[in-house]
Amino acid sequence: DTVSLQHGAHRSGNRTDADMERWRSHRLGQFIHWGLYAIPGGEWNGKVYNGAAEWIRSWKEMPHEAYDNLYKQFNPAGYNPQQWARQAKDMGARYMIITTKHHDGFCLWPSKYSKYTVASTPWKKDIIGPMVEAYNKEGIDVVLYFSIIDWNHPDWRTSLKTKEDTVAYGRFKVFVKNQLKELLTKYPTVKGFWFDGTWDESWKTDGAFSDELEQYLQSLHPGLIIGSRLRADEKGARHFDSNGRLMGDYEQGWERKLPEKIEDVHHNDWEGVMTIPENQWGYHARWTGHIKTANELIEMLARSASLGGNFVINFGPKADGTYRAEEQQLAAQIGQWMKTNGAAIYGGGYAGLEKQDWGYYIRKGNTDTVYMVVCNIPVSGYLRVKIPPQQSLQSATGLESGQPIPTTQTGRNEYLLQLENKKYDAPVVIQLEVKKGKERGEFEK
Ligand SMILES: C[C@@H]1N[C@@H](c2cn(-c3ccccc3)nn2)[C@H](O)[C@@H]1O
Repeated sequence: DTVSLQHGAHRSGNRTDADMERWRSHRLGQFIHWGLYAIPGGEWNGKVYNGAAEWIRSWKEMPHEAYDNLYKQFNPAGYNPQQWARQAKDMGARYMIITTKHHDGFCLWPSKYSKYTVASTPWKKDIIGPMVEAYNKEGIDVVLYFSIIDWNHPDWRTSLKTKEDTVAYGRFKVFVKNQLKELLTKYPTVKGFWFDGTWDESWKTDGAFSDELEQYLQSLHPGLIIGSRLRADEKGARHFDSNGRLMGDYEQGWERKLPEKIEDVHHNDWEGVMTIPENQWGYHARWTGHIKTANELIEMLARSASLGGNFVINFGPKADGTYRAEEQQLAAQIGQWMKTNGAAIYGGGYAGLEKQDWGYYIRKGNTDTVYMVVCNIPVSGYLRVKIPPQQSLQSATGLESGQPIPTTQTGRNEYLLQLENKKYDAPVVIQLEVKKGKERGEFEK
């Protein structure tokens, strides 16, 4: 039995409008975390911070005053948004999410509602505007990351304990609304907001405001795409309301983790965001632990598309506005694979076939075309394919080679595809045509 909610989900099922169809077809995005935290880059006073670099202000070795004065050093001589956009284009990213303001409250745009912005730095100029323009010019959509948490603002509260807290936080909510309207007014081509920092009591207990804010933003900018992390319902439930229904336009909880099977995402739209090291979003001079390879990131991208979600890879530019070599190399390697195999990813979604060990099925929209992204090359040399009853396999072709894949039928709806015996240094894609209905396929006896 459901509870009656004023501020729970207002829609069940996925959005079907053109803006959402476009977002859904992107499949590969680029996240950029850039801000004052890139200046220390995870180190301070000769000590290394082993938390996430963009959280260094919360480190006991970093005096708040020292961090808050870093803005006096922000002067990224190497900042070249056209180069950034070119690199993203070459990687095959279709959208980009940029941190306009992270938890530290520093604004990368000259907001008239705050002094803590690029306008107060030696750089002086707007960072966001030229970036949006450069990315749009490359045909890449832009989504604005905005942190509700704002450690710099005197009226921000983690929880509301006193009357004074409530009055201050009321002023803070007006400030948030003003900044968001300002961002939509200054950058009208943006396609969405990516909200973060919404887990504190102060926000969680004010479901009405988060609901009104979402509706206000949609009224200013119809079609805006906002994930499930913004809202809370009136009982404090987040992402899914107290009736288990998804709030927002897509499930936005997949941060540094991905779903395993379709039941994990219930056929909802969703997006996974991923760091290249274990847990660094902003620039950290010393990456430690496992650094993901291009093939690992490509497999995560294929897994995401196969489960009907988008996959966003994070980059953390240096304080001078240039990218570290590892990130440049990964972007190029992924782009190389996407140039040949992007057809299997863009516009791809859940295929409805039984997953096999060799990798992932991705269906091209609602067509009969199903791609196989083979990540695990079988020692046997054979790839097992099971087609649902009432459907039949019409053809199997190597996407890059364009050559037919030798295929034998081994059961009612089972086939073995023979993989060419060679060295594979990246996932390989096979294109299947799978017909619904009983038309007999060429492989069927
Ligand atoms: C997208 C990523 N979200 C931010 C984050 C996530 N978290 C967090 C906070 C509490 C529990 C789990 C994760 N803290 N900060 C990271 O700083 C980065 O911006």
